[in-house]
Amino acid sequence: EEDPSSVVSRFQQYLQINTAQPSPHYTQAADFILSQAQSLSLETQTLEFAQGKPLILLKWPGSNPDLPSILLNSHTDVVPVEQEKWSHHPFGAHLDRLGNIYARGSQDMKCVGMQYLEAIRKLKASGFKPLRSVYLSFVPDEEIGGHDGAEKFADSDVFKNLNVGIVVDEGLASPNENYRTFYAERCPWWLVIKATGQPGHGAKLYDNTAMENLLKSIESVRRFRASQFDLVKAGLKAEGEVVSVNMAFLKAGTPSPTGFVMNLQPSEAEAGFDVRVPPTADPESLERRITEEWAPASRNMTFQFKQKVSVHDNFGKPVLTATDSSNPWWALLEEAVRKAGGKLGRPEIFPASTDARYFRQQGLPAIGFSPMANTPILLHDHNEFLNQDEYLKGIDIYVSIIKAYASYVEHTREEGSRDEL
Ligand SMILES: CSCC[C@H](NC=O)C(=O)O
Ligand SMILES: [Zn+2]
Ligand SMILES: [Zn+2]
Repeated sequence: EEDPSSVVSRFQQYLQINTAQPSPHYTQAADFILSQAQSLSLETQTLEFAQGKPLILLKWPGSNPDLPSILLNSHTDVVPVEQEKWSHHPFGAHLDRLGNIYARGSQDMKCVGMQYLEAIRKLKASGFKPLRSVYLSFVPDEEIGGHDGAEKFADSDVFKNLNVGIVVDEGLASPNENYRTFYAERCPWWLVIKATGQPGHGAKLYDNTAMENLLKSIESVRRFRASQFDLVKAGLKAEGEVVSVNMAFLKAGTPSPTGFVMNLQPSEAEAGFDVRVPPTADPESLERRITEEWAPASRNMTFQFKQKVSVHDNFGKPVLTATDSSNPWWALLEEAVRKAGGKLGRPEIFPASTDARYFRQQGLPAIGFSPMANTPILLHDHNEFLNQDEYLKGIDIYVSIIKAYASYVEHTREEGSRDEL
């Protein structure tokens, strides 16, 4: 058994590479991952779907190359930090007396990328030989939508030739003892609504001003938001099962050297909303709500989507991964986690977005999972940290998952028919 401090120190090295958007040090991260891969004798490939944004693809070849392969995905970029609000340097990877490792990316999701590699290190040391090929992808730009990373990768011929059967990607930390798993995610609809109206003197009361028109919409949005939030508060729905709406910006007024002109009612006003739609929701009814209540032309309003991810995949099905017996990978993962001593909660819909959607869009099953139990959810927050014991435990969880996945042989049904994966 290797000294755990060397395992933790490799995690710290990865965390110390500043890959924060909007100018991630991708080359440094790529060099680090490639050096890890070399020490593990994995096959390596560097793909560049966009200049300066390397995607590192590693392969542990299986003994039966005809079987669908396993893809373990992680993103190399992290979100920016407000450095002065951190108690430790966000790229210092400081290990405190409690064993907590502080760094941006410690939860989201450099932990997972390194845990995959460490799990393979352990499996190799134990003499394990995979039947199916195991691929690891380290992708850029997830935090800004993945368009130059996972999206192009999932669309590529390189990807098709990998013959992937199952994708594992990120999940969320769990404040209790149960790990969380995700079978789907909400679709981002980034909505901008714009009102126009009569300009005029700030002292006059009259109808159809841009501000009034916009405020009526905002009131309607807020009522809807409250109705959805109430379902969560009452325990009737999980966070990922309702539509969330949050205002991202408000833009109106006539600028002046000292701020805004105060006695002029502007002729235009705009608001932006981050809307998240569960794949199980009815998109038409939400679209109707937008055209009839949030941005009705009758109130001089228009709207535009800055981003609108479809709730359907390339085959017209809701973008979600089956958690029943039709998907053997799900039960395999659950069993593997339990065998390694982990407990699992009920599968959930991821409230935000991950790269997993690009793989699900191709019709592939993808499971979101980041093995962090008893851990506060600190992704995108100040003082993001992960405890070293939790990190080390997670490696053993992946040892168990990779072993189960890489040796999985589809069982022959009693009728004698073979299930297509
Ligand atoms: C829609 S692309 C943005 C992706 C981002 N992912 C993680 O936070 C998110 O806001 O969910
Ligand atoms: Zn992430
Ligand atoms: Zn993130």
